[in-house]
Amino acid sequence: MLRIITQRSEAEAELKRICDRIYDDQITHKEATVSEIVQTVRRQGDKALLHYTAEFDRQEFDASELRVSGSELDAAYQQVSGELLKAIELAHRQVLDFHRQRVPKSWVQFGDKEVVLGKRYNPVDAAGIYVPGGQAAYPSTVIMNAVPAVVAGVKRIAMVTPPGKEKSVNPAILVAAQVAGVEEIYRVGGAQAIAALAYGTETIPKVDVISGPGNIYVTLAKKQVYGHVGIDSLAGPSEVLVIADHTANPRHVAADLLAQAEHDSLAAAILITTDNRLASLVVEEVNHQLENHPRRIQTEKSIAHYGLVVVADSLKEAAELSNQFAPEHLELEVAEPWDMLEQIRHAGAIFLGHSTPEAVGDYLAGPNHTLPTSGAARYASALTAETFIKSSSIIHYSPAALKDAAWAIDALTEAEGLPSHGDSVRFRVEEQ
Ligand SMILES: NC(=O)c1ccc[n+]([C@@H]2O[C@H](COP(=O)([O-])OP(=O)(O)OC[C@H]3O[C@@H](n4cnc5c(N)ncnc54)[C@H](O)[C@@H]3O)[C@@H](O)[C@H]2O)c1
Ligand SMILES: N[C@H](CO)Cc1c[nH]c[nH+]1
Repeated sequence: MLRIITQRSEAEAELKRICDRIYDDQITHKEATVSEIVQTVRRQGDKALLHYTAEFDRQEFDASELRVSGSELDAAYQQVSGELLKAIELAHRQVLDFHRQRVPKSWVQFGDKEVVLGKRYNPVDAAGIYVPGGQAAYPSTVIMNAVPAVVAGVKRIAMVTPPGKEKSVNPAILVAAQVAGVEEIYRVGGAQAIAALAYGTETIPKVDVISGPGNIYVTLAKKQVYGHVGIDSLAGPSEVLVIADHTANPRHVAADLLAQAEHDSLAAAILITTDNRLASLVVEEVNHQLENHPRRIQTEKSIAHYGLVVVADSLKEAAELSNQFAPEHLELEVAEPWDMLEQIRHAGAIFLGHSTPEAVGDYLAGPNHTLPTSGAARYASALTAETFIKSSSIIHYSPAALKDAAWAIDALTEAEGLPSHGDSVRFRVEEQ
């Protein structure tokens, strides 16, 4: 049952509890489980992958079957409808167009005395993309993760996703991968898949950056392997925060809340409204829409533990509460959403107006749906091509420029007590 809160202090405490939900006491024991999985895969490679896949995904096979074969990839096209293929292709085109807009380009600037400074950008050699598959299949996530890596120019892209019944991988996932240009696919999921990508196994070569959303096990594993590899962000259990005024439609708002709650029992769905009547109507609608919901049990759990309706005194207060929460998705279902945008400082993606349900962004608007969760939007952003690109600084000094700089470097090396640094400049200048 969705609770309604009207006191600001109580609302702040509840929002903090929901934001921190993946770090609470009941969850932290999962960190130990994940650490054991990650370290075992690091030591034992494929053997551990097969063991954990049997334990958590109930699928038994041998290492030669880990990689999805060419014939399975071909067969997948026969198993998806023409309409679904067209939808995948449309999503791919739009996501590609969006991600091509902002790819960093190498640059240099020329200063006095032939000083040249700049940045040179290169993609990583290998990217690993995680596509969730435990409670739902996510062809959209294939596109959202493969496209930025392709746009960045990454040569090797390896995809992992949990096996379903009879070791199969959902054909829509396999088709989406091929449309996006990925053919190195392994049927393994969870923390074990993240460890395989981070450290490499006999079958799965190591990558440099891992991207992609996942459940609590996947998210904690990404946190643990960070440093050995780069990661996109902690894109864990989904969340939506809707700010709505009297102009919002309760049926639409309820569907938007359930659209996140249905992902996972750890998903969060929050409404902050200035309208008491809307608050009650949304609670009624949520109950109504849950009645025949095919994923009712887990969706109800999410709503009961991490669902909330807050009645705020003003849209200003609603924006302040939202900024404290820093949601993955923020919907502005208000009369003047563009005016309100000014007040929003922390959110992974912002959806403006009554005709922009968050599902538009999940599937095909163009911006990435792999977004920071659990407050990470305070410092992190959506996945982009830049996730797979790093830069090298470029510095060139002429003899004359070095001579000019020598006194300052000398003073700084002396202050730091590092004489060889000073010598490396002084010797050159003395020899000019
Ligand atoms: N933030 C984002 O951008 C974003 C986008 C899409 C989906 N999501 C989230 O991704 C998640 C998808 O979760 P999912 O479960 O469907 O798929 P998943 O692929 O993330 O997780 C399934 C894997 O979890 C492992 N697992 C399950 N139970 C385990 C246990 N008891 N111990 C150890 N490992 C275990 C299994 O190996 C299984 O393969 C949801 O939380 C959803 O909200 C987030
Ligand atoms: N809402 C998810 C991001 O948290 C993305 C998604 C994929 N499919 C449906 N939804």
